[in-house]
Amino acid sequence: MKNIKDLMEMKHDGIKLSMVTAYDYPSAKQVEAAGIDTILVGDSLGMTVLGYESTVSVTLEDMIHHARAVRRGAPETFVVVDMPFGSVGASMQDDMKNAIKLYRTTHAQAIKIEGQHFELIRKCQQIGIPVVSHLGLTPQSVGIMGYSVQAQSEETARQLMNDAKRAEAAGAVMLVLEAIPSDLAALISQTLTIPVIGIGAGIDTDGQVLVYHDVLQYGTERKPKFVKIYGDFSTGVQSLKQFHEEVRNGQFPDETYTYQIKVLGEHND
Ligand SMILES: Nc1nc(=O)c2c([nH]1)NC[C@@H]1CN(c3ccc(C(=O)N[C@@H](CCC(=O)O)C(=O)O)cc3)CN21
Ligand SMILES: CC(C)C(=O)C(=O)O
Ligand SMILES: [Mg+2]
Repeated sequence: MKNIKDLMEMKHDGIKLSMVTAYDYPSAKQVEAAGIDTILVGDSLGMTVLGYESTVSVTLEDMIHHARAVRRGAPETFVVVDMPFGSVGASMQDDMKNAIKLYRTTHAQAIKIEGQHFELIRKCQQIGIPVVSHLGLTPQSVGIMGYSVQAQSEETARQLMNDAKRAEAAGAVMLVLEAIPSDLAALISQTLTIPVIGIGAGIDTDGQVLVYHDVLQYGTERKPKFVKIYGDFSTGVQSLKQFHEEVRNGQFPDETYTYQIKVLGEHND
């Protein structure tokens, strides 16, 4: 399994990092089998798998339940798990309790925290929890920022650069930048020592992350501009329709899928 030092070296050597989300045993097995560098158990779980409107409904227990399944499916891959909405920001004591619980029970290699919680990042680092910082578009703040591109003015761009430096100084081991101008993401990636993983942040970051269901085209929802589709699992509906038809008209199951009485001396499959 890759460790943080390996990921740092990949940045140093100019080798781009791939990260894909996974939410359960089969998706984790697929992502590991594909040789993806790192897995993110994202709180996008809420929308892609649990059918919620946003990530705001996702609980710490949801994240733990799914991250444990991912761990079983991808025992050899570096796993990052999201701290969900409400598990961070109430008080330092509660935040730390939640961070420790998530890290300890999931056996992930790192936890990810949205937003400017630099003191929390520092405290986690001090007790040995690797933290990935997530800045730019932070979907847990959808009620305040919507899903709009961030840091497009000079002032907000400077602010983001400053936040990125503060995250690194606080001890973050990686940074995720979402939905920001590519030139700014490039500058931040050059400035920081830690790997910077982009989603909607252009080509010049140290790596890229996409959501599993977006890459493979599950569902028919409108996708953000930054999504490139590499597969087509939308054929699932067609396959299920065919099963339904074959049951209806008695085509399934035929002999191939059927057992017979065992006759002594004969071999039966
Ligand atoms: N399937 C999925 N993929 C994701 O990338 C994702 C989730 N779910 N759920 C959690 C968040 C929500 N995300 C989103 C959702 C929508 C946009 C979006 O529609 N953005 C507009 C930009 C609008 C503007 O110009 O400001 C776009 O058209 O891309 C972006 C990120 C990213 N995350
Ligand atoms: C979009 C990525 C970065 C994420 O945080 C998630 O999938 O939850
Ligand atoms: Mg997330």
